[in-house]
Amino acid sequence: MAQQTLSELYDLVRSRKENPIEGSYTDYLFNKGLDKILKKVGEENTEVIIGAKNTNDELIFETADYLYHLMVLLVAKDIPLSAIEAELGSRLDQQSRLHERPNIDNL
Ligand SMILES: N=c1c2ncn([C@@H]3O[C@H](COP(=O)(O)OP(=O)(O)OP(=O)(O)O)[C@@H](O)[C@H]3O)c2ncn1[C@@H]1O[C@H](COP(=O)(O)O)[C@@H](O)[C@H]1O
Repeated sequence: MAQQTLSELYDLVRSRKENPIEGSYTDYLFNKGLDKILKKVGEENTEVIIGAKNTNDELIFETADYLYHLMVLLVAKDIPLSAIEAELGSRLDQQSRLHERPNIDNL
């Protein structure tokens, strides 16, 4: 079965914005505009919560929908996925510093 990373999905969504394809749902969302994209992000977010209350399969399905719509939002706002990765990375750095033990040899 094919696998698609978030980065590959993001790139494909961005390519739809740059080279629209007739009949593409992503293209339809970009044409509808930011408010429509935000509405979908809100709806899909709620569906993740409902899915989590039901089955893991439903949670996986709804999470994929939600992440897809988040990628559309990031592309619509011209935010590269690397900006999110950098933000996550800075939190990782912060956490690592918090949990760093002082080296007693240097005391
Ligand atoms: N990952 C997705 C993806 N997840 C969900 N969806 C679409 O999101 C829609 C969500 O369904 P809903 O019932 O909530 O919405 P709807 O009633 O169809 O539409 P609205 O009127 O509410 O906008 C469905 O039409 C799904 O096909 C997606 N559409 C595209 N992708 C990926 O996006 C990339 C580009 O695909 P195209 O958009 O087909 O070019 C490819 O990698 C696709 O796999």
